[in-house]
Amino acid sequence: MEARDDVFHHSFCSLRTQEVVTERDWTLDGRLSRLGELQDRLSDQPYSIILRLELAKAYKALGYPDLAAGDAYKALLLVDEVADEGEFYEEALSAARLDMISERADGVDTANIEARDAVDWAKSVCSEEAYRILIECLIEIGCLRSAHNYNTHALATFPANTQFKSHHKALESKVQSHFEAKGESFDLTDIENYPDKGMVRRELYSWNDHEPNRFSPETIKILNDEMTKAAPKLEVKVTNLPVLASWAKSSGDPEMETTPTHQVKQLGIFAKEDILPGELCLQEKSVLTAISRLHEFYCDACSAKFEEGAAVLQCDDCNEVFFCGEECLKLAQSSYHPVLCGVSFEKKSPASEAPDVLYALLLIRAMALAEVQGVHPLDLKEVRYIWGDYHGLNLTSSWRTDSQGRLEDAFGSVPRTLPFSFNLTILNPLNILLKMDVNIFEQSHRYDTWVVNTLYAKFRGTASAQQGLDGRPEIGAVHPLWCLANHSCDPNVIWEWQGNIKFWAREKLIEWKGRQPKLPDHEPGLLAGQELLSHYCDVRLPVQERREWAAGALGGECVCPRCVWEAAEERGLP
Ligand SMILES: C[S@@+](CC[C@H](N)C(=O)[O-])C[C@H]1O[C@@H](n2cnc3c(N)ncnc32)[C@H](O)[C@@H]1O
Repeated sequence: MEARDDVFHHSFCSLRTQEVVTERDWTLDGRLSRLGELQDRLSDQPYSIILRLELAKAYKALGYPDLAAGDAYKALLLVDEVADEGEFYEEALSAARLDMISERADGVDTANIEARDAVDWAKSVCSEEAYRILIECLIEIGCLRSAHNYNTHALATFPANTQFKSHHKALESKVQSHFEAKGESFDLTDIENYPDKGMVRRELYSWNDHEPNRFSPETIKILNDEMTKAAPKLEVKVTNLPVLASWAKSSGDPEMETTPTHQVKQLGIFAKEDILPGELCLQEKSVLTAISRLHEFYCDACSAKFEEGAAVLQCDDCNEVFFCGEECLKLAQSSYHPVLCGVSFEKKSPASEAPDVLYALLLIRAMALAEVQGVHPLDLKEVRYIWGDYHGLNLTSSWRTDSQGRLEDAFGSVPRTLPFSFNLTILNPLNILLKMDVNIFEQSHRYDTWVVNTLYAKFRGTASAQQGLDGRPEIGAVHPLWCLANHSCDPNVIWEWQGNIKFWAREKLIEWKGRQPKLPDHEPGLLAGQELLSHYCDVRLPVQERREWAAGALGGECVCPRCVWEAAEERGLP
């Protein structure tokens, strides 16, 4: 999308929608209900630039600059549609005429607004406002390279705009502080090296009505119907897990380090019957997979690595994806491939971004699954019930404004743990959707930025990845049953992922000196009722390294009995 350098002759009044703070706008509930009203209007006015701008402001006022950036960017896309006579020109132009009327108080009707007027209005007033919001939000998140690029466009188009001039200075000083803080030398003209990632709120959005009650009997039944097919001797149950302290030993008190204070309700996998040592107890196949490179060596559907000399099938239309057999080929054609057939997308990335790219590929697969099956991506069976690791805080107390109703920080003081990049959360998904022939304006309810964030939150909490020989992730997958297993550094199963993912009861338990001989976990195999415990890290490592490795997936420091005992032993405690 390119902004134009035209000079505008018409002088339009600024938008009426601009920041008019009312009593209602001060409260969280007031802002949420305002947002809800705007979201409800989207199905009737998907092409309205003003509605996108209002949505962006409503998200911003709630402390979601990431979601605001998504709608501000869509507003810019709509301006382009009107200005460049794009694919949605007719729809966007007629919406712009209506928008213009709603912004003017002189009672003109659409018939009296020339197309040229609407185009000029969109290109001037709307475009300037959309740039303003987008750039401010990107700066707040820390996507400084994207902010810089948009600010450069904005300054070229609106050279007199003082806000864009001051953003330019602010951006340079932020980039400077970024590199100085890291003790690195930098060159302000080297835009490609500007930081372009930040953290945003990882949240179960209050308007997300796709998230099930994961603990309800209905959910547990649905999960167990699936579990029975993959693992006849296992079942899903609600369990309590310790809330884990962050990896940093903030208290400095070694006694405190391993003492979880609270428990949290979560799901886990349990044996329904005794399972013998060495017995295969779960076998699960998923097509929510991603291959980031060497795709000719992996099955596009299940991600199994091809055996040397094995017969491999391919899609006869695009000849670009390969399958381990007829079953996977059919599964791909019936569940996701038709909308991706022939669609090319960039998979190359710097090593530091390789894991993020793998999540982005999972996102693309989820969008394709949703399109082919005609369901909302958050309702996919591979996605709906999985753990999102949302912050779980009550916004009534954690979301904060000052006495003037201004957010204490751009995120309303709510913690941020979800990585965000403009490219992977907004730009790339929208580009792929367009290539998939999805109408990104009419389908906002399915593919809005909050949906993308929710999918990423779920994938980051549950996806597994396999690395290539150089240590870079090569394939990723979400197995919705397998990922319900909790972690222990003294696991009772081993797992293997080669297309299908499998759990076997361990034949030999890990040897560690503190094991309690009388507990059921003393012997290999699982007794009926015992929790299946997987492992998220290499359990052969010493305690500190295990804890560091598992901390990301666990959300804190592991306090399994083995870790607690070994950490105490290291500190010389009895
Ligand atoms: C892949 S999920 C496991 C299934 C999850 N319990 C659920 O309800 O779907 C990983 C999350 O489970 C929790 N978890 C797993 N093992 C744990 C453990 N040993 N102690 C505390 N929390 C654990 C953590 O919150 C972690 O982020």
